Amino acid sequence: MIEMHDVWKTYKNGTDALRGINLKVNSNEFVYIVGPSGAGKSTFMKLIYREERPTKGQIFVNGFNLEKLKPRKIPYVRRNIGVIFQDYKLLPKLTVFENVAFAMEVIEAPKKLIKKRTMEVLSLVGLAEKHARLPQQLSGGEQQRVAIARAIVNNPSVIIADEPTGNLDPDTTWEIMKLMEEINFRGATIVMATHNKEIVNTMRKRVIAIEDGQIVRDEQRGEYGYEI
Ligand SMILES: Nc1ncnc2c1ncn2[C@@H]1O[C@H](COP(=O)(O)OP(=O)(O)OP(=O)(O)O)[C@@H](O)[C@H]1O
Repeated sequence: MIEMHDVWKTYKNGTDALRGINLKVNSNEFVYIVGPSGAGKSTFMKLIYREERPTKGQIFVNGFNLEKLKPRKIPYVRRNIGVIFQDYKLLPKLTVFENVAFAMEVIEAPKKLIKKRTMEVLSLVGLAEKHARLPQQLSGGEQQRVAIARAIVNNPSVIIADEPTGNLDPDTTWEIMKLMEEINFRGATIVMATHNKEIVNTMRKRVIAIEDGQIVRDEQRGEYGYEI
């Protein structure tokens, strides 16, 4: 569950990236965030995983008020949010297995569990056989599947995906979207920013459009709504 109450974000240079965002995303929803370049989508996502802090307003994730979080609760809340980026952000010197396992090591999961769970999620994304490769030895779609495995390995309830298919060809894009749908089906809430009209208009979900830092549209089974 994600809630925002009158959330504003002004960057240090004076840019008003978000201007009074109010919304509620329920558990297990799948939401697309659409809007023109520079509208505030990435800023909106960064506030949810606490990469940026709001200038004003309250943000709740799974009932925790991110602005009033006790320091000892921060790792717990972070672990419950998996993040996926357009450029994968894998560690180039670590193998596929190590990239995914690393996310469990930082939360000090038991070694045995790390091995079992890492291979489990690599199987889910279809990469168990390639666990010993380095990221550069994989295609873009495979690298994104590793990033997805890393995002879900700690079983987060929320997945934030910022243009996860932005660098991929159409076939690979659909593979990644099937995977996102599967993860949603298994119980995670998904918030995904995208410029991909075809995905949004084919895999119908809730669509929230942001323009100039404000929500201008919020529709169940909505459409992309922009010409590209
Ligand atoms: N760190 C920053 N410092 C200053 N301004 C920023 C920063 N990050 C983003 N902005 C500005 O905030 C506004 C919103 O940017 P944001 O990246 O959230 O947009 P976006 O909708 O994700 O765009 P895109 O679709 O191009 O990724 C833009 O005007 C951008 O230039």
